[in-house]
Amino acid sequence: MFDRDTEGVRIELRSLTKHYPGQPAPAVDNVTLDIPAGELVVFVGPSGCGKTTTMKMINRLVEPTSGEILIGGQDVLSLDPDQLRRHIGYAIQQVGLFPHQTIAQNIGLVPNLLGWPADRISARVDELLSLVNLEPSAFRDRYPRQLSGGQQQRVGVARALAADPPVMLMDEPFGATDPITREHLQNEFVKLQKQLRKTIIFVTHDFEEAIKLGDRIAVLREGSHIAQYDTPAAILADPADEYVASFIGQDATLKRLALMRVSEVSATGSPAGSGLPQVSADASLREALDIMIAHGADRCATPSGVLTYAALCEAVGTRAGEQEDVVSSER
Ligand SMILES: Nc1ncnc2c1ncn2[C@@H]1O[C@H](COP(=O)(O)OP(=O)(O)OP(=O)(O)O)[C@@H](O)[C@H]1O
Repeated sequence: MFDRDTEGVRIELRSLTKHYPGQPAPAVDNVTLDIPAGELVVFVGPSGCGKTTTMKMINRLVEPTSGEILIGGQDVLSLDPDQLRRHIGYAIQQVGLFPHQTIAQNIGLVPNLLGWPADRISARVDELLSLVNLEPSAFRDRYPRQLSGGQQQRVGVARALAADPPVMLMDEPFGATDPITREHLQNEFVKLQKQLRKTIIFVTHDFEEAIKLGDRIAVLREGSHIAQYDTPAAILADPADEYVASFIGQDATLKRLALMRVSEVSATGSPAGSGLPQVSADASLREALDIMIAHGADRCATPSGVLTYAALCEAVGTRAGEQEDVVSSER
């Protein structure tokens, strides 16, 4: 199957439609989308717009009414659905861990089905537990009820990764956690994906999450119609229409600041002996702004010089007269 390459493969949806019997309109209506190999694409849109249905057609938990799905050039609808699902990682909000199996057994589910020898499964379980920051010796023999919600979600992600699939489908996998745990899981996941370069489709209601995780975002309307499909930076800078703009909300400038690194903006002069607050080169401009505000300074020191508030505004295309808006919406 398409898993000879454990790094991501391209996914193509062609005129994909799902019309549930008895429903007046299709849940997914003629959707065409190209997802490049190794990218994380986020589906974001209101409740009921068809995000989950679109995703579940890819691993055939839902059978399409019409259209085509290609993974790595292979027609998914010609494959055996059970076989197919063993080669696609799937993580969902409800986690779905088996309560009477240990964490190790839960993570080893798909490798076991694939007939891996026990010692290979055991080594893989320990590797994955470490990858999601759970100490193997402390967690492998516990049962799901003995873990916090956030720890269970990490196990859910580890299980989805177990057989090293090239494709992962993730439906609000961090949805059931509190905001702090959620942010932590998101940060870890961003780091993990930088290493793994799987092709991932990630469903969320949360536009902030989409910006943080997505290489690209597909903003969906009713029927999974694509309102805009682009990088987070491009969508924030130039939303296609009012609908997309309403998702972004009022603070597009702050969100764009969060996407840009201090190293991307030219610093001037030498900060030596200036007593200015310090920021690292890989900090975001949003973090740099927070530090300036916290210190009551309109500039800060970076490893390559002095970063001014004016330079920061220029980087996101805010004119000098609009600078107040950036600061006041921060408060
Ligand atoms: N099994 C089903 N039978 C009939 N209609 C369904 C079925 N599953 C979903 N639907 C309908 O299809 C539409 C799309 O549902 P879907 O779950 O794909 O949306 P969603 O965007 O993922 O929503 P949410 O964000 O609330 O999970 C909805 O109107 C829903 O009621």
